[in-house]
Amino acid sequence: MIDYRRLRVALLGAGAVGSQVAHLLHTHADELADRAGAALELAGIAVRDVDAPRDVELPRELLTTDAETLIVGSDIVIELMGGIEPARAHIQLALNSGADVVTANKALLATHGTEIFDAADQVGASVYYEAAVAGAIPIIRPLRDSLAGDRVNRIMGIVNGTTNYILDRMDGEGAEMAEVLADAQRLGYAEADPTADVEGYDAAQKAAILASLAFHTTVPLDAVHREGITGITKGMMDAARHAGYVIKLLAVCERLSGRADVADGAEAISVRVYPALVPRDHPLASVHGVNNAVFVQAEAAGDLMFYGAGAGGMQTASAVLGDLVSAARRHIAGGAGVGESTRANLPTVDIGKVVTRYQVTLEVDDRPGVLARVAGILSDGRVSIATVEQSIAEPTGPDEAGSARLVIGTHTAVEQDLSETVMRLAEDDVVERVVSVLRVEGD
Ligand SMILES: NC(=O)C1=CN([C@@H]2O[C@H](COP(=O)(O)OP(=O)(O)OC[C@H]3O[C@@H](n4cnc5c(N)ncnc54)[C@H](O)[C@@H]3O)[C@@H](O)[C@H]2O)C=CC1
Ligand SMILES: N[C@@H](CC=O)C(=O)O
Ligand code: NA
Repeated sequence: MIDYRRLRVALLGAGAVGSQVAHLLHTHADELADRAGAALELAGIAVRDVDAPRDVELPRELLTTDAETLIVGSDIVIELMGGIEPARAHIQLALNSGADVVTANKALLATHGTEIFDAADQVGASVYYEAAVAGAIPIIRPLRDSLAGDRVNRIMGIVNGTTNYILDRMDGEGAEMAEVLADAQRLGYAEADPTADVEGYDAAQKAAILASLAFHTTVPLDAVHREGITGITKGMMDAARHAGYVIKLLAVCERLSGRADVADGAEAISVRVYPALVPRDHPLASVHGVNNAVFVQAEAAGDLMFYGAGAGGMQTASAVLGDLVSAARRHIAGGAGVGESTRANLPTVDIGKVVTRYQVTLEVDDRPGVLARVAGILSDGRVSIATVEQSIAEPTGPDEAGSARLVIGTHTAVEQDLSETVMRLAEDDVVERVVSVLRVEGD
């Protein structure tokens, strides 16, 4: 048995992820010590209530409500409380007292990342956050280290497990969103406030982190366009299936160059999160349940795909423990940590300037000339039609005019042109209702 140097590890939070970290740290203590080159001693676990009932049994003597004292005496602090405060203050205290930090807190990093990374730089410490994006999937380290010599041009991914789980069950079983969300919460996938998942905030935070790493640029959260899945109905899922698509919540991070709205030779980026139609034969369409997948297109490497569990206590704990081993190795080796690379400082373009394909579904009067009228409005708005499918609804009474449903697939169009055109369609007499407007990605 090697007599390793002991490193004191503080764990803040013992929920879905924290309790699994404590469990695995205990179960695999010897192996982890061999890999880290140090014995990782769990010095304490900060909780809100030491007497609260827990799914995973934790050593009672390690539980404390005094997070500050625990932090100050530790070499490595693992923050798994979530939320902004007191997580932010605890991480600052940890860095100021010479500890390295491991966190899964994307909400905090996407909003206060610069402040935290600067604080780490000042004291020569490191912040590790593999678990913050796409749970168990290694994606932070590949972007930060493995692809540091390449130029990433595009990332497209499913980065929220809860919404993928919900959409997949709506698609596969025709389930309702509310009932499936309750299951995602019970299984430990959802955020403490699941609005973060279903309204796309969690995916937007992850997109900001991914884009910052990929494009060596600090991407503030308010530069990320965000739409959630609460507007997605069973009818939209059925229509998507009928048309050969599935609806997925996507995060898209793009490098843009050679554009009229960006100065000559300069580059910009677009970072956005929205539900989109994905062709059923696209690999992202086969990402089921709580799994995530991230496609990375890099100039030299070409196309790379990262796939696996995007949420879940045990799965996410794997990424946290990987970071813990890295932090321990660095702590033993000494020297300053490697800071974030943000010098490229690329500007972000507004969603209105993004170019993509769309599917617009309309209910229109079923009478001669309507199709030509709709086509004219689209053409005037610089939106070019790729496909049109028409289905006729039976009149509801003898005096009622029938109505028709038009499903229009567009060629690539500028978002602003498309949205202004949809507004014009909505106001036109022949259009009874705009049923849905969805972007199409991945074909
Ligand atoms: N659950 C998952 O699948 C994943 C979660 N994450 C992130 O990991 C972090 C933890 O997530 P979960 O374990 O799911 O959350 P959770 O809500 O199950 O656990 C958080 C725990 O921290 C405790 N806590 C909160 N504030 C505290 C305070 N002031 N003092 C002491 N304890 C406090 C809570 O009582 C709770 O037990 C979050 O930042 C989350 O976004 C990241 C990837 C996946
Ligand atoms: N709530 C998140 C947890 C992991 O980041 C998700 O569902 O993806
Ligand atoms: Na990850």
